[in-house]
Amino acid sequence: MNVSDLITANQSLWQEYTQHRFVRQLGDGTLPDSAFRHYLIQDYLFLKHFARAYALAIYKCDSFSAMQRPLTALTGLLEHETSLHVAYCQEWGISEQDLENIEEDSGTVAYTRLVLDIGQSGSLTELYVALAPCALGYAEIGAWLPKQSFTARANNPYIAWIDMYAGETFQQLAVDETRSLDEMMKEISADSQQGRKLNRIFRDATRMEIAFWEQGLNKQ
Ligand SMILES: Cc1ncc(CN)c(N)n1
Repeated sequence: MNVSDLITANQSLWQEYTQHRFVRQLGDGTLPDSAFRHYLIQDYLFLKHFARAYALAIYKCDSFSAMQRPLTALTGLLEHETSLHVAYCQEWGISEQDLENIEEDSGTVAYTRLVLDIGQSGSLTELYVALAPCALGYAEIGAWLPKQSFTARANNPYIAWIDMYAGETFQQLAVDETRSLDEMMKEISADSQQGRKLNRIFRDATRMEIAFWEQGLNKQ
């Protein structure tokens, strides 16, 4: 099996995530300010726990060459996505100090601890599958939004966010992650017990991504 099989098996849920109302409103610039602020702040906490999960993936590797994959993803997350995120928060009047003092919302706790729990109790492949909807979904959103007729570049307060995920660095991280995961799953059959377990994990993480958008919308 491969990444494409996981997406195909969960197609409607995947579409609900990548084409969510929150995403569309980022595209046309109509997302309420309060929803975006809540999302941004919670996403800072999310990224911190995802960095821990990639570090856990390094720990679970048994060779230097295998460690290189999660290390590249972790470096991308720390040096690219998180630093852009902090700069972006500052543009929105949210300081690093504010970010350190926030309370985690329930959707943030649920998603991040689910992934860390899979990482602690499961295999490296299971952890990689739990991490996959994050990078792959946002890369798809970054590629999809600029092509939609409703997406506005002029006077859109969210255009820098879209550009970050549409940009080459993030797109390449998602390509690398797909390649690694395809390699890790190539001997696993989708209808084996292990294949079904991986599908369940992918599905749960995708559901958590939808809940993360909803968490933002609920703060309007
Ligand atoms: C909730 C969430 N999911 C995914 C991503 C993209 N790394 C993110 N920043 N935040």
